[in-house]
Amino acid sequence: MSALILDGKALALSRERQLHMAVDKLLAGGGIKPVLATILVGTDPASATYVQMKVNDCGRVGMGSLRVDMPQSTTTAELLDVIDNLNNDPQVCGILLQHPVPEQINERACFDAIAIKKDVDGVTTQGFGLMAMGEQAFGSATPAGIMTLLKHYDIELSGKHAVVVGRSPILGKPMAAMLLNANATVTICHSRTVDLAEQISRADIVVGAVGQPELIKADWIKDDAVVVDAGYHPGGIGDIEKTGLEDRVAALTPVPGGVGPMTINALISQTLEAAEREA
Ligand SMILES: Nc1nc2c(c(=O)[nH]1)N[C@@H](CN(C=O)c1ccc(C(=O)N[C@@H](CCC(=O)O)C(=O)O)cc1)CN2
Repeated sequence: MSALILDGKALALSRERQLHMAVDKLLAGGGIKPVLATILVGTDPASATYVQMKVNDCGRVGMGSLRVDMPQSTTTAELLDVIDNLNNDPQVCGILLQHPVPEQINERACFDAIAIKKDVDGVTTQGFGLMAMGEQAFGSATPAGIMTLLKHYDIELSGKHAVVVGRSPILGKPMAAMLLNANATVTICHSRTVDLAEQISRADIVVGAVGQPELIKADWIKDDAVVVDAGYHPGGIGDIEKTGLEDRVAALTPVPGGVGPMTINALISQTLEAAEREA
């Protein structure tokens, strides 16, 4: 058996074309141009690359972007001030604060300062709570992108046992809530789970969201499982070791070209939705 490859790159590309048409329709109907404000604090090269990818994506679908780049020495108060200005800017539909921020900044306070209607990256506590309760809110971009990918490939979630490895506020926790809302039975594991191999061996769906290169070993994963890797490490390595998996699992996301492109696509798509609500 050869695994179904969950091709996030191809899906994101085809959804970009649909997004461009939707943006044109919104503008033709007199709606406001969707504008995403991006905030990058500091000099981390990977973060700078991801922000540039988001800005490029906005351009490709006919949306606007407003870039705010702040120095490494930025304080929480300075960042809160910028967020407040963007919250009150009627031209800005969505706000993205790139994670991680330098350690002197209270990241949670800054995420939570983003107005809920502009939280298109799904990072606020309020947005998380609403989403977890099954209420309307923008989902955190990476898990929202994963859900879109799984839906596109008709991956059955209801009644399946999903094991999410990772418990971060913007990835593991919202991923678990979204899978639970889709009627999966969810186990959350993390770097201190003592019987990780055993937990994973029971999973129908494995989500690697722990941020450690190949922490999850291929031989822990059962035949016919669905394997979703949300890790990106240098050299095209994810959180899940892939050796031999392609021949025995049901489906698998590649790294690169799987979850990453769907993360940005979810952010862009939610920015359009925010603009449509303003229309
Ligand atoms: N505020 C946020 N910060 C961060 C998020 C997020 O969703 N919101 N996610 C990650 C990083 N990230 C987006 O910000 C991201 C990472 C990777 C990719 C991606 O498309 N990767 C490509 C490979 C790219 C390369 O060649 O370097 C792939 O997997 O195919 C997109 C977005 C942390 N911060």
